[in-house]
Amino acid sequence: MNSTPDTPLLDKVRIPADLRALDESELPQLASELRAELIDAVSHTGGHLGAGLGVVELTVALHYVFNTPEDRLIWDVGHQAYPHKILTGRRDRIRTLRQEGGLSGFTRRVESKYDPFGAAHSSTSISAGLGMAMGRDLSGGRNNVIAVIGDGAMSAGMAYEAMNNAGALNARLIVILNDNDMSIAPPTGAMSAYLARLASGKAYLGLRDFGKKLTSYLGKRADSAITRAVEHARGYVTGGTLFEEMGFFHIGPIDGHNLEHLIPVLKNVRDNGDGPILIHVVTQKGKGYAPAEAAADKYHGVNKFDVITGAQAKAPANAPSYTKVFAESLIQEAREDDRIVAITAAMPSGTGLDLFGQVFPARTFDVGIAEQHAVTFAAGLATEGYKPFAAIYSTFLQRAYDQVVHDVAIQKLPVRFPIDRAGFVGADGATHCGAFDTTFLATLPGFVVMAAADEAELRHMVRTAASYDDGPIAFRYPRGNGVGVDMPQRGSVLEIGKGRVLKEGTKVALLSFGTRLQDCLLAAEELGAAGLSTTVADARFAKPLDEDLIRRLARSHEVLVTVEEGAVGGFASHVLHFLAHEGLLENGLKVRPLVLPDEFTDHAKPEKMYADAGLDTTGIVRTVFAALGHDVQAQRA
Ligand SMILES: Cc1ncc(C[n+]2csc(CCOP(=O)(O)OP(=O)(O)O)c2C)c(N)n1
Ligand SMILES: CC(=O)[C@@H](O)[C@H](O)COP(=O)(O)O
Ligand SMILES: [Mg+2]
Repeated sequence: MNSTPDTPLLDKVRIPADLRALDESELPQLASELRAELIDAVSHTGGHLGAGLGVVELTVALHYVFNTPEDRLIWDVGHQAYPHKILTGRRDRIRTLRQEGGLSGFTRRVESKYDPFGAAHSSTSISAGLGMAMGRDLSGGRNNVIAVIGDGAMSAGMAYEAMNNAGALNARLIVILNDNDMSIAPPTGAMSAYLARLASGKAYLGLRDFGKKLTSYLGKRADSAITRAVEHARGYVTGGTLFEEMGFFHIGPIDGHNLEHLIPVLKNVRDNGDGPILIHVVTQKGKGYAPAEAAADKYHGVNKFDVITGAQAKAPANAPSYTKVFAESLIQEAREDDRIVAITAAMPSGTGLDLFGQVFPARTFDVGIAEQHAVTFAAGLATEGYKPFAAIYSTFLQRAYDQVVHDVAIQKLPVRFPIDRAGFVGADGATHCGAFDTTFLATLPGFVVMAAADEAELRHMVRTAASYDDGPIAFRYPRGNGVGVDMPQRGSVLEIGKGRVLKEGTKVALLSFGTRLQDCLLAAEELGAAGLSTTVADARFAKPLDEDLIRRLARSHEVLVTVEEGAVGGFASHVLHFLAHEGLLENGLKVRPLVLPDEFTDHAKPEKMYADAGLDTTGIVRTVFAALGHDVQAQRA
C-alpha cells in the first residue's frame, strides 16, 4: 500500500525563492522530503525515476545557490528533471507527469520559465548553454548559465563540439558533469573509463598545486571549504585533464549527495571566476530508494510501482513485443550467417540488442550515445563485407541523417536499419515520436524502405534485410506488442517492392503501410457491412513501390485510402507522385492519404493518439464515407 509522504518542509517551498529563504541546515531534510515526493509521484505515473533520484541534492543545491530562472539552469535530456519540476511551481501537477494534458517527462520551455531549454534527446545542454552565455555577453547581462550533463550524454559528439567552442570563446559557462557511472545501461567507451579513472583518484594533483590552480581561477575566495569538498570526495584532479586541455577549468570530483560540499563549491563558482568551468560531481543513480539502487538499470524508466516492494505493474500481453521479435529473428539469422553484426547507440535493452549481445558478444557493438558515429561505423563494416544492423529508434536516427545520406546511401552500402519506436510512442511524447523516418529515408535514391504490419512480417523483414546486399535497407516497427498472429519458424525473404492483398473488394481500397493494417481490416468489415465492398492491401514497401499493385487498386476502385503512421511526405506522397505520373488521378479516383497530423503531438495513451489522428478504425471509415459524400452518422447508425 502506498501512502502519500509527510513533507512539512517541502510544503513551504513552491518556487526556488521559497527554497532560498530556508536555512542551509534545513536543506538535507528538504532533500529527503523531495526524494520521498518524487518516489511517490512516479509510483503513480511511471516514468524516469533513477536519474531524478540521483540528482535530488544537486537540484536543491543548484536552486539554493543560483538565482533561477534569471540564472539559466539546463538539464541535459531532461529525464532527471522531475525534482526540479517539483521545486519550480509544478508540484501540484507532478502526478500528471506523462499523462494526457499533464506535465511532460522532460524539460519544456512552454511548461515553465524555469525550463530555459527543452530537451529529451541527449547532449544538447552545453551547446544551448553556450548560446545563452554568448547572448548574455552580447547584451551585457550578468546572469549565470549552468548546464547539467550526465556521463552517458558526455559520450556524444555534440558535447565535445560545444566544449571545443566554449574553450575557444572563453565564455563564462558552468558545466556540471553528473557522473553516476550509468547511461541507461552501464556506460561504454574510453571516455567512461577516463571518468572512472578521474573519480577513482588515480589522476590527482597534490593539495598545494590544486590550491594554486583554484586560486588562479576563483581568486581569493577559493576558500578552504571548496578545497575540503574536493579533498573529501576523492582528491584533486590534475592539470592537463581532457577538459582543461579544452579550455575549461576543471574541478572535482565532489560528492553530489553531500550538500555541505556542493554548496560552498557552487557558491564559489557563482561568485568568482571567468571562462568555462566544469564541475565533476559523482552521484549514484537510483540513490535513496533501495529497489532502484539494487536494480541493474537503477530504475531508469519504470511503470507504475508499489513503493514498499518496488514491484512494477505489468499489463498482460497476448503477443511478444516487436523489439523481442526483432532480436530473436536477428539472432536466428546471425546463427546462419556470421557476417551479421549489430550496433546500438546506448540502447541495448530498448532495441533488444542486449539479447543479441548475450549470444554474440563479439558481434555486438554499443557505441555510446553516438548515433552519427553508429551509422558511419556501420558503413565501414559494410565496406569490409559485413552485414551491419544499425538498430536505432526512429527519433534518434534523425541525428544521423547526413551519415545516412553521405556515408551510406551515396555509396550504396548495404547497411541494414531496423527502426524501432516508429510512430507514436505514448508517454514520451513529441520528442520521441517516430514520425519522420519514412519521409527522410524514402526520399533517398536506392534506399529500400519497409514497414512491418505485424510481428510475423517483422520476422520476414529481418530475413529479407539479412539477405539483401544491393544497398541500404530499412524496416520500421512500433513500440509495444505485436498483434498475436501466428509466427513462422523462420522469416521468408520477401520480394523487394512487392506488397500483398489480404482482402479483395471492388469499391474501396485501403492501402496500408505498417501496423495500421489491423485497423484497415476492421474498417473493411464495417465498410462491408455498410455495403461498400473493400479491398485491403499491405504495401510492405514505401520504396520501391509496388507499382503494379497501386495501378490495379487505382483502376478498379472508386476510393483509394493510404494509411501510415508517419508524417506527411512519406509513403502516401510516393503513391500520389506515382499516380500523378501515370495519369491515374484523372479518371475520378478519390484518393485520401491518411498520415500523422502536421503538428508535434503531445504525450498521451497511444490509442487516444491514433483516434485523434484519425488513424484508428473509426477514422478510416469516416474518411471513406466522407470521400463518397455519405453522411457518416447516418451510415453508422
Ligand atoms: C540522442 C539520444 N540518444 C539516446 C537517448 C536515450 N537516452 C536517454 S537517457 C540515456 C542515458 C543518459 O545517460 P546519462 O547522461 O549518464 O544520464 P543518467 O540517466 O545516467 O542520469 C539515453 C541513452 C537520448 N535521449 N538521446
Ligand atoms: C529518456 C530517453 O530517451 C529514454 O529513456 C526513452 O524514454 C526510452 O524509451 P523506451 O521506453 O521506448 O525505450
Ligand atoms: Mg549517467
